Amino acid sequence: MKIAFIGGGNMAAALIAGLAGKLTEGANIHVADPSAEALARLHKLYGVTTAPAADAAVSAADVIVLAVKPQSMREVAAQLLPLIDPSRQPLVISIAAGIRSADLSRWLGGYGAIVRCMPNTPALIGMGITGMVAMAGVSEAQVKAADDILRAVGPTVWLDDENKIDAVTAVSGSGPAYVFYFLEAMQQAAEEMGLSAEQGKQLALATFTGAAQLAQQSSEPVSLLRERVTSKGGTTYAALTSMESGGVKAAIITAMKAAAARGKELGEELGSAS
Ligand SMILES: NC(=O)C1=CN([C@@H]2O[C@H](COP(=O)(O)OP(=O)(O)OC[C@H]3O[C@@H](n4cnc5c(N)ncnc54)[C@H](O)[C@@H]3O)[C@@H](O)[C@H]2O)C=CC1
Ligand SMILES: O=C(O)[C@@H]1CCC=N1
Repeated sequence: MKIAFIGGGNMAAALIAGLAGKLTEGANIHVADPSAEALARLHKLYGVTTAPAADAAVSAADVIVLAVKPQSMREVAAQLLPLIDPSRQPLVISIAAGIRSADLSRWLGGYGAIVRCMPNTPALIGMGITGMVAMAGVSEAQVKAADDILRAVGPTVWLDDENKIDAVTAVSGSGPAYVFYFLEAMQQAAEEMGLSAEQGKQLALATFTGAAQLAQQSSEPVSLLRERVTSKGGTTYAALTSMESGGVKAAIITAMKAAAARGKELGEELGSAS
């Protein structure tokens, strides 16, 4: 399978890390990006072929992954339009937040073989998760190809309705940043209470990984796992009471809804003009 990436930034690098040498050889992956630095790094790490802009190698690809910022998608679609041979029907995978398949299809002259995905950066270590949805014009073989590509970096969750992808973006697409934010806070608190930076990092990270694994392996709801840590009148109780009175849970829910709303707004902003 020949895969071309348009955009070789953070998320493309994470996907290529999972794909190269597993699903396909690095040499079967082509990356177009104006950044010479990004291209040199990807070539050195994975042996991908590169070009500063979409070219004939993109035309020859079976799958074209659009991994540029949402604001660049329309311009990239215009660059891509003359390079897509409709008789070959390459699969187009978009990972851009917000951009609706119908708008991308229109920018690509009514092209129908489009799968819209929302991966996340833990893909870099094969621990990503991706929400995805296929347009009606995508063949069964292409659905499988898209699934194979994204599953190279973690599980996939197929959606029955494209509107739900904004919720996926808010949960797992942006989610790693919330985890890092929580870790930053835990590490800062550890240092303020006298632990070294290294100790704080080690303790916070192992706690996060251990708790996530426990929740993953347990058949019980996370609320019950939380209660088991929380002795009445004990230390955890003191912390959670402080979090509740500080509105932490409500703030997280509000924040995630803001992420989903921004995804929807991006789609409307960037897709509304014809
Ligand atoms: N970073 C993340 O955690 C996630 C990002 N996404 C989506 O992935 C897309 C890319 O995001 P990042 O990788 O974070 O951004 P990034 O800024 O790291 O990468 C974008 C790349 O596109 C290149 N580019 C710009 N114009 C181009 C053109 N005309 N042709 C070819 N390449 C061009 C840039 O030089 C840059 O290397 C976005 O649409 C974002 O919504 C989706 C899921 C998670
Ligand atoms: O922040 C963003 O817009 C992108 C989409 C999900 C993660 N990063």
